[in-house]
Amino acid sequence: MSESARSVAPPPLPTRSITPARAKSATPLTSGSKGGGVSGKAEFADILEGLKHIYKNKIKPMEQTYSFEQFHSPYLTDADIDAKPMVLIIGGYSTGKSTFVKHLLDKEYPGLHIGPEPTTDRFVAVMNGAEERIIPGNAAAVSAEMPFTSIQRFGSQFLQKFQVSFVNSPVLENLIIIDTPGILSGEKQRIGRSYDFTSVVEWFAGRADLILLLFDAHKLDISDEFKNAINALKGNDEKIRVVLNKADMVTGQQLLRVYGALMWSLGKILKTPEVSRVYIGSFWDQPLNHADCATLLAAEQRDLLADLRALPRNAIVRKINEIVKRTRMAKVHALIISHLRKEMPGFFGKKDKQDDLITNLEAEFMKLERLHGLVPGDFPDPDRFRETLAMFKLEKFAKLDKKMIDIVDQALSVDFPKLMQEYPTAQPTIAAMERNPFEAPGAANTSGGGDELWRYEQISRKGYVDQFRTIAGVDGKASGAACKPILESTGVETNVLAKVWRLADWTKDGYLDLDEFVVAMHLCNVAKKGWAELPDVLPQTLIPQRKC
Ligand SMILES: Nc1ncnc2c1ncn2[C@@H]1O[C@H](COP(=O)(O)OP(=O)(O)OP(=O)(O)O)[C@@H](O)[C@H]1O
Repeated sequence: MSESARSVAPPPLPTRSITPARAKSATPLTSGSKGGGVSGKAEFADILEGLKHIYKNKIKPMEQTYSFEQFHSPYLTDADIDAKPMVLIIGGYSTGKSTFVKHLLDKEYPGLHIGPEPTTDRFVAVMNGAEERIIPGNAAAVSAEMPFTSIQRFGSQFLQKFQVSFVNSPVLENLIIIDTPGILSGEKQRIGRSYDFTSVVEWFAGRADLILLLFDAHKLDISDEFKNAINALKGNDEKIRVVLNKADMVTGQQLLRVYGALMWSLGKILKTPEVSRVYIGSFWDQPLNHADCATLLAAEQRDLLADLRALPRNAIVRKINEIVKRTRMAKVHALIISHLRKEMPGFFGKKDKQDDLITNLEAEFMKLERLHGLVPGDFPDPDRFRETLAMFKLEKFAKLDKKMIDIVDQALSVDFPKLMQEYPTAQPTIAAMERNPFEAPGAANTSGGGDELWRYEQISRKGYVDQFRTIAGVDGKASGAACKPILESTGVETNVLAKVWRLADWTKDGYLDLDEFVVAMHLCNVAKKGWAELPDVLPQTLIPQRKC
């Protein structure tokens, strides 16, 4: 282990020795999935219908006009939007992925292989079904009932290595679990796979609600191939959780070192300022090998299961966020495409101009950014975009359809925020609204800090708390990257959002804790509804008393 690995703060480990025997946990997820408030589909049916309607009528026409599919990702189907939350499990071979799935379900899924050598050679979508059966990849990919139609783009070689396994399990009532082939080291990974493994991982990661990266504490090995796979998760950082599995195969002292080494390596690969949550455990139904960390492992297992249990409840917010994110990208895409078309000459020198535009793509992006006030994060990677662009004749692209863009803007600023407000747990933010539906709360005095608009206790926090849970890290804080999609989905303009962030991050640490997040959402609501001008300085009364 390297020196720097040792400097990483370890997790607290109990020093007392605890009884090694561990009862086989009975269906770990179901106890909570019934009573723990996991919401069923019916509750959200209207929101999903609304989402489909907006996408089909307002967003998809723009995507089709500007060939979004060829540059980014396939059009969404109803099944994509309806899909249950997905948990993607990735890791080196024999890190215990399939055993982990078996442990969650408390039973085997059809086609499950567990063994010390590389066993699972395919991507398996484990779904709920009355009868246990396997649907091969080719059949699954043409079924409009399942969210896998766009997976056909990876070709028949891949489809032969994909299957859907149906198993009757209450855990799967609100989840789809994706078990994956273990990542091999060196040539075996590159030559052994007849399809583009990294792109497939990227596809699943984009659709997943949670990505579990499994490591073996007993045999920590992060190969270059594994690093490549982790790189394919870029843009999905907030979904990643790390599982340090088989933690009982080493002593508490060794575990400390392994944990340090893992954090050190991950810090170099993930390159995000915030550390992903790491769950340390032994996810199978055997007694612990070394029991000196039994309390820690039990607590970690509880936390991970709670995280999984919360998924269906939070999935709807995530779904809206994902589609808002996609819509913003599709709009930027439309502006790029129509701009390139406009730059092309009418008659002569088409080829030279096309080459010139493609070579200087970054400069064209900058022009558009300034012209339309766009956010750099919504632009595609220029190198990948260039590659695809070379397959087209720019003069054949569609012209800018202003009306179409206006419709999309309306979806972003009105329709999506409205859907967010229909989220069942969201409450009207200010109780006073109920008094006079025509008067903005605190309308008589919006800046003095003495009225209810600027009082923390007047904010109805419930809906915001649920949203915060979907993005908060283990330290109870959410990064700017994690908050961005939710704040954007309020429909508040970017320059106002910048002000919201400045006001709400009153600790100035670049993160929002729950109270700061509640205030940020409240300020967005105030701005959106036009109840008042946002103040330049946060009124002291918007900071909860206990923190003053
Ligand atoms: N928590 C655990 N502690 C100790 N050994 C375990 C644990 N979980 C699984 N194993 C063992 O590790 C080996 C690999 O397990 P499994 O096949 O589930 O891993 P995998 O990651 O799915 O492998 P592959 O990548 O080959 O599909 C098996 O021998 C299994 O019994």
